[in-house]
Amino acid sequence: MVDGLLQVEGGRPLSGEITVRGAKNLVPKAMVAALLGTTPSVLGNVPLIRDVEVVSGLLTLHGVQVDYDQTAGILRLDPSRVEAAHVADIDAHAGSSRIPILFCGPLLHRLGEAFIPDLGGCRIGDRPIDFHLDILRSFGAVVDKLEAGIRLTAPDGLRGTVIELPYPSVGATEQTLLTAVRADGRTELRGAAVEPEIMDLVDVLQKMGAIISVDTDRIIHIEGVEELAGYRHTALPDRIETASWASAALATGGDVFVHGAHQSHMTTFLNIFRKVGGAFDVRDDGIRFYHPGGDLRSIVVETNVHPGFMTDWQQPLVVALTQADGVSIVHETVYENRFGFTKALCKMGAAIQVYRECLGGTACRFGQRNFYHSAVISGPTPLRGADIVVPDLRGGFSHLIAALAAQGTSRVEGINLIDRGYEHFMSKLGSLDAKVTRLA
Ligand SMILES: CC(=O)N[C@H]1[C@@H](OP(=O)(O)OP(=O)(O)OC[C@H]2O[C@@H](n3ccc(=O)[nH]c3=O)[C@H](O)[C@@H]2O)O[C@H](CO)[C@@H](O)[C@@H]1O
Ligand SMILES: C=C(OP(=O)(O)O)C(=O)O
Repeated sequence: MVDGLLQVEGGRPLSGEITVRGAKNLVPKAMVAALLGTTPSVLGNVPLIRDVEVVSGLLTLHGVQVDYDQTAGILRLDPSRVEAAHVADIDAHAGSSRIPILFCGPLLHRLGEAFIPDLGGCRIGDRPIDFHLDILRSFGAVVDKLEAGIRLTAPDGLRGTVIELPYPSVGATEQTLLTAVRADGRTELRGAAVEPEIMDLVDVLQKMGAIISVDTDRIIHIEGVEELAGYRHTALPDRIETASWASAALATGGDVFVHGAHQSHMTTFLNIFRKVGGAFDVRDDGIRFYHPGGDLRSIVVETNVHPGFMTDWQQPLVVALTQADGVSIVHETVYENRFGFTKALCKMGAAIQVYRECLGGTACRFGQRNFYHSAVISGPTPLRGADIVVPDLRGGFSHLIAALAAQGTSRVEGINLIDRGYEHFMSKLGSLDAKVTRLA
């Protein structure tokens, strides 16, 4: 059995207020950046999620003193003892998150070597690390692939370089930034990802003393510097969690105010939310998302890199689309295998077919490669409670939404996977008037 079993009495609108704190896709990376400083860093708006715990564990192993005030959301990271640390048990962190790969540059700069255990993260495709390794080699690192991970050294130090990414990968862009800021000389990165979380990481690094310019057309220039200091920063809010609660409000016919949500990071989501028939009010302290009554409308949407519709927004929205009138199409162009979660929705009464073809307009890199990466959702179909198993983080949250929207009782197994990206989701569900009971 996968950890965590939840019983959900569905068919009730989610209604009330919750707070969203810092982004899962920024906070752990800002924590890694602290390794580059000679003085302590302080990060605010830090949520209590598993990826923060995993990275805290890894940093502690590397000699960083980590103090986390969970209630205030303040994390203090003191890297002054990294050189003296004796690293053991790093394998214990294998398979828990994707963040360890981002330790490469900072550890090479500080220690001249790094060992990175096998990565975790959601299984939504192959998730290769070829871009990361090519980037590190281009800076001058020597990479040895071992059975339990990779070992890196930099016998001649790390030197600025020119990198052209074959695809605007978020992680590869962050790898470049975290390595280039202290490399010798200038680095030019072409084809960079420009997600808001990356821009927030650029802000963090600039506060530390880095020289980074983000130019038009996905080009980033970095001038390496000799030394970086610690930073003080408040993490940007989690736009994926925000969109997830928004979709939950829509799918259940509810009304949820998300404190802390920012409009500017969510423009594309808000446009789609409105087209589907959802309503929202933007306030200085957050965004209210609600179902205004009437029928939801079907839609054609394609996931893409920023500023496109984010791939991590897709799964919760699909649940709302099962309640929309007509045929919706979702074309997933970022990951090749991200519709596994739809099987459970079909078991609950949804009518969703997945296709290998690129449906919805544009051809993507998966079109000729036999991946089921387009979904056709016919609605509206009533959902009924069922016993379902969470496959991954976002798919898992979409299962939870489906159980909340469905008539009857569902048992959702494996909900601990959801802790990786949704802070206090059980108590948030309670404050939104959901009837959920943890059975194990
Ligand atoms: C911790 C974190 O921030 N995770 C996010 C990050 O993942 P992550 O940084 O892993 O995602 P990438 O942007 O790197 O991946 C995008 C695509 O590039 C491919 N690729 C990537 C690296 C590589 O070396 N080779 C390669 O082929 C991937 O398989 C995928 O098809 O961005 C994704 C896209 O917004 C989000 O869904 C994830 O939530
Ligand atoms: C795919 C995701 O995360 P990760 O890259 O950490 O697996 C996600 O947050 O949905």
